[in-house]
Amino acid sequence: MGQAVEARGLVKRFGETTAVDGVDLTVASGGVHGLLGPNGAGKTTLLRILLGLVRQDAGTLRLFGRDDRLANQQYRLAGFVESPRFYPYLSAERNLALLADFDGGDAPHRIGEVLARVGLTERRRRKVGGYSFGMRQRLGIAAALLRAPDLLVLDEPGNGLDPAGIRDMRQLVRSLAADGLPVLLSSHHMAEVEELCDTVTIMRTGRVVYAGSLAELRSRAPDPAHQLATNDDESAAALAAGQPGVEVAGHPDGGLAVRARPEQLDAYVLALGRRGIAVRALRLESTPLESLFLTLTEEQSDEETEGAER
Ligand SMILES: Nc1ncnc2c1ncn2[C@@H]1O[C@H](COP(=O)(O)OP(=O)(O)OP(=O)(O)O)[C@@H](O)[C@H]1O
Repeated sequence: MGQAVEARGLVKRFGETTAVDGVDLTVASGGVHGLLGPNGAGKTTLLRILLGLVRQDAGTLRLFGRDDRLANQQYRLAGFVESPRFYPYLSAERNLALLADFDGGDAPHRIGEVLARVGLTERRRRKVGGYSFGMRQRLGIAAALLRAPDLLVLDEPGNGLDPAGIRDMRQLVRSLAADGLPVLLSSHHMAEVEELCDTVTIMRTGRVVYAGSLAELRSRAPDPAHQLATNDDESAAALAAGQPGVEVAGHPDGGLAVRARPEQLDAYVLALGRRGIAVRALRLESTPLESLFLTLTEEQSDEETEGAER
């Protein structure tokens, strides 16, 4: 299968800030690709470049194997950055009709279909001003689908949604991808990317620190981190020294920070009990992938960053 996106050496500067600093991005034309990074990593700017909303200062961009400008003219990519905007005093149907008239082609005939696709058929005649944030996000996806894109681009689609909204959004993304529409989405939650994506590009301060499959990322991940409180942390720390696969240090918030895989953690907890050391609290702080994400994206020297790059 060809690539949906092949970006090489993309650079975008805003005055003194280099928001995107030599980014390579490859997105396959199938599945869900996550663009992950903390706030300010440059994700939105990169998506804006892809959608043709801003022009890069340097670098090349090929969409579906073709020059970017030509591909954009054909609307092969559609989506939204930040929140989608609609006329609040018009219904969802009317908002989409305006967009469809603008886009032309067969878009006007597809309004009912795309509203059904995002689960808004019953509310299609209601004013968008009364919509919940989640419904507006879904209408944004409907607007993108009107263009029958070959790649759907979503900027932090889970942001600002309540748990039910997040669940609906994830289901929608999964079902669109299952129906053959590849999706590129940005997120700053490893858990979201882990649940939805097949491949991922991780960014930090405008640069790529990892690009590849989630499976490979998982194989590089450290053991999960926990916070442990006992009735005798000093003895608990001393006991850890003899436990295979258990790493213990002082936790900045009190108690102990413990890194271990589940089986090794079990053995350690049982050993604590045998020694008469009571466990008062044991809390999973970050999954292996979350730990790796933090390691990759936290402040570190350039030399270390180079080491993490592929
Ligand atoms: N139009 C702009 N003018 C000036 N600076 C900008 C502009 N757009 C982005 N930046 C800066 O570029 C950097 C990257 O921002 P960007 O919004 O792309 O990051 P992000 O990863 O999407 O973060 P967030 O999750 O906070 O949206 C930030 O330092 C931001 O302040």
